[in-house]
Amino acid sequence: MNATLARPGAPAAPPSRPGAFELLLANRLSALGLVVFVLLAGAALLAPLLPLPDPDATAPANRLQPLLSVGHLLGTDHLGRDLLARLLHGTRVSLAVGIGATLVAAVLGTLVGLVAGYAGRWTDTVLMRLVDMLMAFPYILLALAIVAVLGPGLLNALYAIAIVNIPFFARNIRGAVIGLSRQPFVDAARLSGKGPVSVLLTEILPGVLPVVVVAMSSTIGWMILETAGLSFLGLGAQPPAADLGSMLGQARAQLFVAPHVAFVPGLAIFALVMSINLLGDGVRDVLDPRLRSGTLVRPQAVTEVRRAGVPEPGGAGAARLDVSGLSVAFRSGGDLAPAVRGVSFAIAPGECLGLIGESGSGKSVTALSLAGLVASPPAVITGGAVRLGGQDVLASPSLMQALRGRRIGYVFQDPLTTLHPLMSVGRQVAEAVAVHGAGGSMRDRAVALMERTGIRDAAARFDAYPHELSGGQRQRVGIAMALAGEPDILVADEPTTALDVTVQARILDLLRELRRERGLALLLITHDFGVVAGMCDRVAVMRRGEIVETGETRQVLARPAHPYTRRLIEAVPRPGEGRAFLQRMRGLA
Ligand SMILES: Nc1ncnc2c1ncn2[C@@H]1O[C@H](COP(=O)(O)OP(=O)(O)OP(=O)(O)O)[C@@H](O)[C@H]1O
Repeated sequence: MNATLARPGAPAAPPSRPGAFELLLANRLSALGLVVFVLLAGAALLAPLLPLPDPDATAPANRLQPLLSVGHLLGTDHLGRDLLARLLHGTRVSLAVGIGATLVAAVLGTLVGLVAGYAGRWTDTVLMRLVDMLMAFPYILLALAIVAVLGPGLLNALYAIAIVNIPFFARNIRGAVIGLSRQPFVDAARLSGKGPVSVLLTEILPGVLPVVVVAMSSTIGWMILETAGLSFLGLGAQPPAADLGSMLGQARAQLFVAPHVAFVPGLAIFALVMSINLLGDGVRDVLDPRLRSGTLVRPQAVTEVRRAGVPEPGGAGAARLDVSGLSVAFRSGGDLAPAVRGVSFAIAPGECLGLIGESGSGKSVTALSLAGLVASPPAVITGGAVRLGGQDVLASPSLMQALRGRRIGYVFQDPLTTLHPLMSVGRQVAEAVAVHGAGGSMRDRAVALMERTGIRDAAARFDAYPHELSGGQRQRVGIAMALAGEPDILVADEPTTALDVTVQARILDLLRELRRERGLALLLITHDFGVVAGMCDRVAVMRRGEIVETGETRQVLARPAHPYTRRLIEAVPRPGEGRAFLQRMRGLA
């Protein structure tokens, strides 16, 4: 690993993002695909300019010359035609037909998918049933039937291959369109007065284009193969013209006397299709922004730890959780951009520590790093220690994994995004109970937990799905799941931000009760000074990845020592302030 880490304490410089071509080359198989494809396609394109014999000129006296013969590097076929010349000219034809068929199928399939997905109802039903009928035929039979109607020839083979592949594009695009057309930005475009065609072209098409490109990149190789198949059967390229499939077909008769005549086009088809497929995989990956930071490359179950040493404990003897010098960075290309720098704090049993700071200051990354929950790549814990009862949890990935849920429970901001939409909430709580190996009936334990978190009629609500519950009820389910492993520490990341004030008050009451009852240590992340004042014994203020001030809540709120804390407190509007607040904000900006 040759990633460079920005100097500690320096402002987080925006990491340099690798370009698309750099990313493509970083994937070794795709780079290999690119090299092979460029060599083959380049040689094929330049074929008319190269000093090669006429690919169609026959010379029966020279028939079936072996490889490396004088004047014929790859030998000759059964009519004495130069195999290298025919191979390069044939590759041109195969490429042209493959790419042409892909384009035709992509345009028509995208059109069908756009209209069916957006219009819905009977238009969707009719179009999709037609597509299903196309798909219900074995593709080669369908292509044969189309060529039989249109007559043999390369252009007709192209049409046949394109038609056979329309369903693939139509189905993919329809799915993407259905997802996009229910997005609020599409509703906003409709409300702004845009007509269906305009919405389709300006709002939806840009969203599905990456899907089309990915589908095309993975189909070209397949189309070349299908074209070769039709030509092999004598339905594509007609003599004397050659494409890779017809060369293979004509070589069948000499397979035992001169195997190289079949081997040469066979190998070319293999190399061409493999190179395009590898390249297509690379293109697909490059189009996914998460791959730019390596998110989808070998994801790890816990955050990667690469620290030079382990700092001494913070000295808070009775601490349940002791974090010292925690630093976390995000990998981007060859750089590591720091997000959390040297953060230290401790929480005693039954204590509540509030972590406060502006958006992007590093609160969530700090909280998630405690149990190694930030995804690697791109995250790396670059320093520090997280001690639970004196044991450094960053010491091993298995330790981090084992402590999740059992010692540290998490409650997230929006349970709708963290609960499984297709599983009943009761089952999800029961699964959390089962993971932590509690005895007895899972259902009873889950219902008891749901009751404890204040879900009324918990037994009846067991089979409800997340979308059938209110925001407050969902958050209670989230808390029930977090409590399933009976953790000592609960990390609540803005647990009430998505809720209205009355529900917010009830959820905060519940957290207070749980602290009292179980002696839970609570790390509460929030933007809200009111919540901090009402809940937390101590508060730590974060700014640009560092804790700039920490202390007793009352003291920090009444007499903030750091100018940033003062500014944060001043940024809280007070009832009746009106314009004075806006003017103060302008002064702070
Ligand atoms: N996956 C990621 N890749 C790169 N950078 C990231 C990633 N996740 C977070 N960051 C960066 O880490 C920094 C801290 O983010 P974090 O989510 O901890 O902020 P926060 O204080 O919790 O903000 P908010 O209150 O808005 O949730 C930000 O600069 C953010 O851009």
